[in-house]
Amino acid sequence: TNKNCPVDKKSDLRRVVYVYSDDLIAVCDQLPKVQCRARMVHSLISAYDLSRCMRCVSPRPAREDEVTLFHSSDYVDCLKRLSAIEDDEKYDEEAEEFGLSYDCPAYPGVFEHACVLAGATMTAATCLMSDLCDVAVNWCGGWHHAKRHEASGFCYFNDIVLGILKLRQKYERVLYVDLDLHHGDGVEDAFCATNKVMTVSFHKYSPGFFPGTGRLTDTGMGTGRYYSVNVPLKDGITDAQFVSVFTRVMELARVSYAPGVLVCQCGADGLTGDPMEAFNLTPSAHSQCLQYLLSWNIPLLLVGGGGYNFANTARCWTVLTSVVTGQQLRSEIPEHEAFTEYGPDFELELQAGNKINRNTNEYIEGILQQVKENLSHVS
Ligand SMILES: CN(c1ccc(C(=O)NO)cc1)S(=O)(=O)c1ccc(-c2ccccn2)s1
Ligand SMILES: [Zn+2]
Repeated sequence: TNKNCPVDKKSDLRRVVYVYSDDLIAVCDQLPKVQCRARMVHSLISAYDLSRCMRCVSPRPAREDEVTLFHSSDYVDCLKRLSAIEDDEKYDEEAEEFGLSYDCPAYPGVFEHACVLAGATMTAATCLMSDLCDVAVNWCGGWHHAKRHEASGFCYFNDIVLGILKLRQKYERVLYVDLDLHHGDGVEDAFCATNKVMTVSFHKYSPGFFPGTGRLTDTGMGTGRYYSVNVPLKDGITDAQFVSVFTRVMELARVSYAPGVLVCQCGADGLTGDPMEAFNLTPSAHSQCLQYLLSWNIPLLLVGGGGYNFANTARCWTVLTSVVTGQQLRSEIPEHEAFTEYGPDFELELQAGNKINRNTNEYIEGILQQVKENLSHVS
């Protein structure tokens, strides 16, 4: 609750729901590619005392009949079957068909874990719909690659699609925006043939770079044509350039689509220092993008996503949490259980990366022209 939550004058008090439970953190921390990240994120948010400015809501796992609102029962049944196998030595060719191998290994209990992660974003959506809050946050969500019929890119169930389907029970038009370094292909695929959900993805697009989709000319199909927007970027983009292309594209989307609710995936693998080593972004870029979205004053659902430098991901999502709660944060990382992870500077801010920027202004202007052309068809 917002008691004893000092709000800095410039921002009105925004009602924020923070979806959290020890079980949710424990489950998220067992995901093979982001082990122990969720605990770091939550403990930094707590160290800055931000939880006192939010209403903390404990999530419930998604039921199987809710998960099959998007995923096929064949895929769900296979994940459930493999999840119950204790010895993960047994090779299973059916697993291959459903993407359950390599990047998405089926480990014991993975089915229950995937239901918890999906349920957390659905819980956030439900809070938003019941007018309990203006912003709902689930940093353990954002698994944007999961497809109807298969796991992909470390994602088992697509919590974002399930959350959007929930929001669609109340809102006529949902606008999804994806800040992750990678194309939000699973969410785009789910809604590529409908105009009830507009998806906008900003991502690195380069030969051989995962998942390989998200071209500028991919705009959706049928009644969904022009309602999928892709902004393919190259290595080395800076904060200023990212914020500029983001605000210009999102303004075009807002004016043409006039959404009733916003869903934003805040993947942090585009930050400088991430093992993906692609963009030169700092949390300041995401913070400015979020402040722009908040200026729309429509309900907002925030979820996490990628981010493999865990200290930098925790820095980013803590900054974003402070933006929605209207708190100023001091630069010194507070003493807390993971303090040593924030060396050698122990500061909240990151220095921008200095990779060569392959995004010329001409390239960016060309993207904006094409996006403008595409969105001129959206009524
Ligand atoms: C499966 N891949 C994905 C999928 C999804 C993501 C992601 O973050 N999506 O948002 C990243 C990589 S992948 O083939 O590019 C990689 C697997 C492992 C990778 C890796 C591992 C360590 C350091 C750098 N890269 S990249
Ligand atoms: Zn990513």
